[in-house]
Amino acid sequence: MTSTGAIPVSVVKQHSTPSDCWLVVNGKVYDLTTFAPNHPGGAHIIHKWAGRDASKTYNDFHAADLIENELSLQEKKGALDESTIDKAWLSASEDDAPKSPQTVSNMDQKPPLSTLINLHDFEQAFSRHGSQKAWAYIWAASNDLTSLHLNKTWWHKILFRPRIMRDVSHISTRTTLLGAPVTIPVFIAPMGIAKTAGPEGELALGAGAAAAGIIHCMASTASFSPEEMLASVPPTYPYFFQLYVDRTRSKTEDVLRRLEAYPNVKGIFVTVDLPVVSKREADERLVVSERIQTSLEGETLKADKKGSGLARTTGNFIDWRLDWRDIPWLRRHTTKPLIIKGIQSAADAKKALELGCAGIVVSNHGGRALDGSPGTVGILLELRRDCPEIFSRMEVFIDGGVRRGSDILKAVCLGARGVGVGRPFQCSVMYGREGVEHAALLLQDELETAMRLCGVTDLEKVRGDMRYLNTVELERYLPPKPSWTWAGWFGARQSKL
Ligand SMILES: Cc1cc2nc3c(=O)[nH]c(=O)nc-3n(C[C@H](O)[C@H](O)[C@H](O)COP(=O)(O)O)c2cc1C
Repeated sequence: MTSTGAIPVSVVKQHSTPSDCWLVVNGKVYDLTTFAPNHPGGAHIIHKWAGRDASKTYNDFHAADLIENELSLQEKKGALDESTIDKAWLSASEDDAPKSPQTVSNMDQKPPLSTLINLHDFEQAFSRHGSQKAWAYIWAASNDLTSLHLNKTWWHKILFRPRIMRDVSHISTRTTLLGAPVTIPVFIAPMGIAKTAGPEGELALGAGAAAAGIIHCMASTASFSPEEMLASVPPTYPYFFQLYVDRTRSKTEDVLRRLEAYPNVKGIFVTVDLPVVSKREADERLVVSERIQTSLEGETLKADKKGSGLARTTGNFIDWRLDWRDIPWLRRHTTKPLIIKGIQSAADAKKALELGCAGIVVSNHGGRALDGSPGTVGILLELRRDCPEIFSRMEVFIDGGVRRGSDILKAVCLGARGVGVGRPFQCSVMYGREGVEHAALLLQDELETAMRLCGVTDLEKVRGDMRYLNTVELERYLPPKPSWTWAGWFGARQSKL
């Protein structure tokens, strides 16, 4: 340490192993030994930079002050003594690994935004022009992709029953989500590290949502801090916040406390469908091959015997002990409405209502949680059948496979307050905030067209009006009514024995 208190590069270099891992980011020295195993992007990427300057790689994924907010005082070692920087340090800070083909994108050759005419086009453009690695992260779903597929195809199993000869010259798609006015009942579903999709990351999602009149739900694992994301919209513009409860509960309490200062944060969406990160094989295969390229000399690769398990380490910080008894604890730390994200049965929807939650999101994490869970619109239909009372007593949202304005109309006729849309918006970040706004406006145009063709003039007036729908085909996939279930049958039989 020099007389100024700054740390010379020679000292940083001494801490260059996974068990003693310092690195430099934007002129500051950090001890990441304890944090590395909990790093959502995997420990290997931090270990690769041990004893070196990691600013370039860090800034590709994260906002400048995220690391400052995340680490404790003891882990923040101080400023780097820049007078000690020499040629050897600078060349050690270059990314010496050969540029992996997985991380190369050709975003500058993407098709013009005006040629994208639906949400599928955004995903297709990203698959061709984003990096292989970012695309694998975005589209990946669990195991055999069953639920990913069901999310999409079950929307097609619901048909409309259009009414004709109605004056549809004036229509309204306006409504409110958790009291916040929106032009269409859509929010951008929370998605982690949006900087992987484009340099503006979540700031594009926030600003684009505000330009189009919809709401962005920021993720716990975002590239930016909540404060930076909130600055991307006008000060009173509504925002939602998605929460993963951290194993270190004080971290969760701290973020909830910080959000109290923002009246425009209209709800806390507590994600409950992912106590452990599932197997997302497209993602895992790339992580494995990248880890092989980036591993430190002498570090033994420890792929587990379950397939590889590396991507699953990304959710290490999520508290898998979370249960319904924690709702009062959350309540004590926030005054904002609580919305439970990841509801997949009528029984759990009722439980959320009983515990005073303001809303639920019917969601299976876009097919990224339990593979084999039903398509979400089927779950919404189950809720209509088995607990219709919840729709008037809390706000029911749905996400998973929503790609068309007509899907939004179906969701509202089933009783949903609004829908979340994920992957296409993450892909739209490749076009910055204009891309995000463009995607939202495409949905608005499709919704208006579907309403006119269906004879609906005011979305508010058809919420829960199933006369506009034919759900017969989807009903085949619903679980038996609670009055008769195998579980009940076994229960009754056992009590006789
Ligand atoms: C790239 C990506 C990252 C995600 N990250 C999160 C997250 O951090 N927290 C969360 O609650 N859900 C997360 N999700 C799930 C979404 O919020 C949402 O449930 C899902 O994407 C909806 O399905 P869709 O992509 O078919 O629209 C993520 C989804 C994707 C595609």
